[in-house]
Amino acid sequence: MSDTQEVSAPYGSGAAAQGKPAKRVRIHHLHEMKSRGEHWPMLTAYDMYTAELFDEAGIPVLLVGDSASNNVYGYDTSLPVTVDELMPLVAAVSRSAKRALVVADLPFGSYQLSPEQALATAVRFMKEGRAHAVKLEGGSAFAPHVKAITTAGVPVMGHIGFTPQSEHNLGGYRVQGRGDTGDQVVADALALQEAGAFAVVMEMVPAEVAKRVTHELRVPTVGIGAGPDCDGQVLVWQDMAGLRRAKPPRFVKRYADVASVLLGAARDFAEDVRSREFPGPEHVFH
Ligand SMILES: Nc1nc(=O)c2c([nH]1)NC[C@@H]1CN(c3ccc(C(=O)N[C@@H](CCC(=O)O)C(=O)O)cc3)CN21
Ligand SMILES: CC(C)C(=O)C(=O)O
Ligand SMILES: [Mg+2]
Repeated sequence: MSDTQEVSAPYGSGAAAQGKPAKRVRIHHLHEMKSRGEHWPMLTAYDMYTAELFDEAGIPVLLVGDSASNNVYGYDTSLPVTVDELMPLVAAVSRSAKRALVVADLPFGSYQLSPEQALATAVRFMKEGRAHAVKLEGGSAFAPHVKAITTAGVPVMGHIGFTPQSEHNLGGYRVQGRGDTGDQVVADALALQEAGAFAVVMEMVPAEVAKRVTHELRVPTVGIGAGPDCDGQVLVWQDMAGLRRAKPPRFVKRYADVASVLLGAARDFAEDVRSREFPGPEHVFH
């Protein structure tokens, strides 16, 4: 099998179907896909079954996002979630994904204080959460933080453009890098690459700017609301699968209506219990 087939094969199907253990996706695979012009998907995951399913579907990178804050824990924004709340979710996803690279998102307050704090938090996610990489928000101002982590041997994914942890400083959920500020997005991306980042997420950036960054970087870009030219595309899974019923941001495409399926199942169960249809003879021990 050629190198090309090895990496292009649907993740989790080839090797696993032949009874061989799945081969872990590694950072160099992402870089090879960039050099071949192949685009790749990334999804968030926060628990065992979603990690197993997305792994089987061939998603090469799973992000345990700080978006767990408003998609798992019931907070209204990304800001309140803590390292201690995210750690068990990272550990669950890492135990469950056989093939995907698992990236732990560093939450607000867990890395901004200093490069030393950033490294200490990254080490916790690697040791206790068994993540394969970490992600943090911020441009050139956070290059020293990225550098400290990568120097210690921990891969870092950057995140620029609209960075939700800074929503109050950015004036809300707004596109970043329009007009003159486009050059700043490019400079931030280059600074992160120079500091050792293995990939850079761009969130809500004009497609033209994201395309420029993607061409200027050696490392892959991952877009969310950043147009079609990024090397990868990421979505929050509850948006992608329609579990979250609120009107999604414009950059979301809904591939299923999981909310309706679950609502229907719960209603059917409730009705069966009330009508004594459930449990039936086949569910009963004697
Ligand atoms: N479920 C979910 N999906 C996400 O994409 C997501 C999270 N949660 N939590 C963390 C951050 C927050 N993000 C967000 C949240 C809201 C908008 C939003 O409301 N966007 C509007 C307005 C854009 C504008 O005003 O220009 C949109 O229509 O895109 C965008 C990104 C992205 N992340
Ligand atoms: C939307 C992605 C990039 C993210 O940072 C998250 O889910 O927390
Ligand atoms: Mg995040």
